[in-house]
Amino acid sequence: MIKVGIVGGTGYTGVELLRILAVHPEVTVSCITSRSEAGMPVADMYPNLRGHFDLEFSEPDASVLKACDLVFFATPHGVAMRMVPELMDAGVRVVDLSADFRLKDLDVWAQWYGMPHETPEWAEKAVYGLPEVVRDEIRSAQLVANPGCYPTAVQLGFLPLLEQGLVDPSRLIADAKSGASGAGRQGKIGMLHGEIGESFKAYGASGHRHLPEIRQGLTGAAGSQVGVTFVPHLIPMIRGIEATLYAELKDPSGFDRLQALYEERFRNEPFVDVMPFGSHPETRSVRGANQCRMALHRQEDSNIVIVSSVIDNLVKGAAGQAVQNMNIMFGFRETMGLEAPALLP
Ligand SMILES: NC(=O)C1=CN([C@@H]2O[C@H](COP(=O)(O)OP(=O)(O)OC[C@H]3O[C@@H](n4cnc5c(N)ncnc54)[C@H](OP(=O)(O)O)[C@@H]3O)[C@@H](O)[C@H]2O)C=CC1
Ligand SMILES: CC(=O)N[C@@H](CCC(=O)OP(=O)(O)O)C(=O)O
Repeated sequence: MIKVGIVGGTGYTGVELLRILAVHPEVTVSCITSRSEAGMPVADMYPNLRGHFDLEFSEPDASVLKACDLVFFATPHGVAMRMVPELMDAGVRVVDLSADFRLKDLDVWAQWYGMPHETPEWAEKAVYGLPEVVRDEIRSAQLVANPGCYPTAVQLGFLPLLEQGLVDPSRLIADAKSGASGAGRQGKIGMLHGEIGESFKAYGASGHRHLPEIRQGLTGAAGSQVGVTFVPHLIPMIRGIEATLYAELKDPSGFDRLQALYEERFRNEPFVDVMPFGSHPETRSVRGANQCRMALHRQEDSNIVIVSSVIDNLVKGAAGQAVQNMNIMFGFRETMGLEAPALLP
């Protein structure tokens, strides 16, 4: 049994962590922070957790967090980077759901996140926790940077093509759509039902902060600099991301082997499902599940590979992947607490 703390327990990813950890047999949650709701019983704010947690939200307090074996940060960017050094010195392990430790180039980080990075030494040591790529490094990591939601869906979908050098790496396209929970729980007019319902729009087309993260991951997979166009869209649903990915095959005669390549690449991955060629994975098939489902397509006489990749942004795109990382770090079965299939309808 390990003792776990959550900093930022009132946000969407924080409560998703609680939902998953409520039934995790190896975890006791000993501390859940919120500055605005300190003193409120967790189950009063989230009745779905009644009977599971007899805890109140508390102010973030390093002396309490230092008594944990692992702390999850489910906070806005810029918070974890300031609190992590003290926890690292105390030997606590951390999974950070924010972007503070995801990018290795800290000039790029500062450019996208609008502040200088304050703990470059930990940014360098952090492991970018996409288990399907760096499982062995995660096992021994003290600090894991949990990947972003869009970057998870996009990287998993492109990985086999880039690792095998089958496509032109300079002309990748990721056309991604997300539900509104991706923007978090803090009130914003643009996220009101009346604003996003019955509507659908692209945003960040000239550049989104996930672009450098996607570029970093895909460059690692390809072994050389990639060129990627990434455009996110906001769709009127709550959970889910669908990323439609496009890449140009260098040798179109290789098309027939791609399905087998994808199936083989993810054969031993418990949380990646390669569907039959030509399928259309739906976000509802992963809603609430720590799962990425994907399928390959080809249009007639085209040498463009199309991959459709879906995840739940709050689960494989955030809290579920964070628990998957925790399981790997502590030597628990990787699927522990994460076995539940998606909610339908
Ligand atoms: N939503 C999503 O789909 C995904 C989110 N993420 C990332 O995960 C992180 C959390 O996201 P999400 O749950 O959506 O965010 P929310 O805005 O819903 O919640 C943020 C939480 O952090 C706490 N918090 C805010 N400021 C501070 C601070 N200075 N110190 C300590 N606690 C603070 C808030 O509580 P209080 O203010 O009361 O302390 C709240 O509990 C973000 O970095 C986000 O980018 C990553 C992948 C997907
Ligand atoms: C729909 C929506 O607004 N999505 C968020 C991205 C999700 C997120 O939380 O970003 P991180 O993974 O970097 O933490 C956005 O575009 O800013």
